[in-house]
Amino acid sequence: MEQRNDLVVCEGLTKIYGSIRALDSLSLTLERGRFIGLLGPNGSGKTTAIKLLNGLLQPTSGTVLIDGEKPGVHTHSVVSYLPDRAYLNDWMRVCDLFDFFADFYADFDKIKANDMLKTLDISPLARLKTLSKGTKEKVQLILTMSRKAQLFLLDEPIGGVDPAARDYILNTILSNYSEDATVLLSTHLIADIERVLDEVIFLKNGVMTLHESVDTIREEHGKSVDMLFREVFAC
Ligand SMILES: Nc1ncnc2c1ncn2[C@@H]1O[C@H](COP(=O)(O)OP(=O)(O)OP(=O)(O)O)[C@@H](O)[C@H]1O
Repeated sequence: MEQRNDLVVCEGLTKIYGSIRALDSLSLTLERGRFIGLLGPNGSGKTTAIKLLNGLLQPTSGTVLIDGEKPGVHTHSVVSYLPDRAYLNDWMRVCDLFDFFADFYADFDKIKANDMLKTLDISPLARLKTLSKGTKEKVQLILTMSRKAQLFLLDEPIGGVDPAARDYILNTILSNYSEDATVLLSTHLIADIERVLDEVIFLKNGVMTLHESVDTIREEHGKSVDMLFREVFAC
């Protein structure tokens, strides 16, 4: 069966908490094969948007379709999600986590996961609780990127990783998703990731203020994404 090119379609997607419009009428289409930065200041709605796409939150109004379906059993099998905080059992060893993921996700590639682990010099026998924060993040990212998913939702994947490892991590992300998959990644480290981005989305107070290709930003605005962000969101 031929795949549809629109992987994510949101229409008026809205999440309200009391008086806060965490996400306000987001209408958006994301195509396959794209690396997209979801950018915005603290509290602008990035995590909310990612959780709505993942089905972890129910929208107040509006709809989201992933691969043509509402978040549910099918979309969980095609979406690989990296949360913004540690969620794994600390007492588990890295190799146990790999077994756990292999049992849980049919598309988990244990050989690939072990290869990445080796390159990053992390012992498969280490218990998570003995690892540093940044190393734990690397393990979480390895787990997420070792699935053959169609959509990778990565919430701040490089926040706790040292600058020297960031390039390796980004290259790991880049080389581990297939041509027809899409990566949506939220981060504050724009200068570090902008070389790999195809598109960016700016969120401000829950509202999407920009959805543009990085090439267009460079051509039309004559500046980098990092410079444009600093200008648009200057305090
Ligand atoms: N469970 C909740 N209850 C009430 N308000 C919430 C809840 N979750 C998020 N919010 C509010 O929704 C808004 C968007 O939050 P969100 O976490 O999506 O922002 P963010 O862009 O990911 O921020 P950061 O960059 O700081 O991680 C904020 O004003 C936040 O306080």
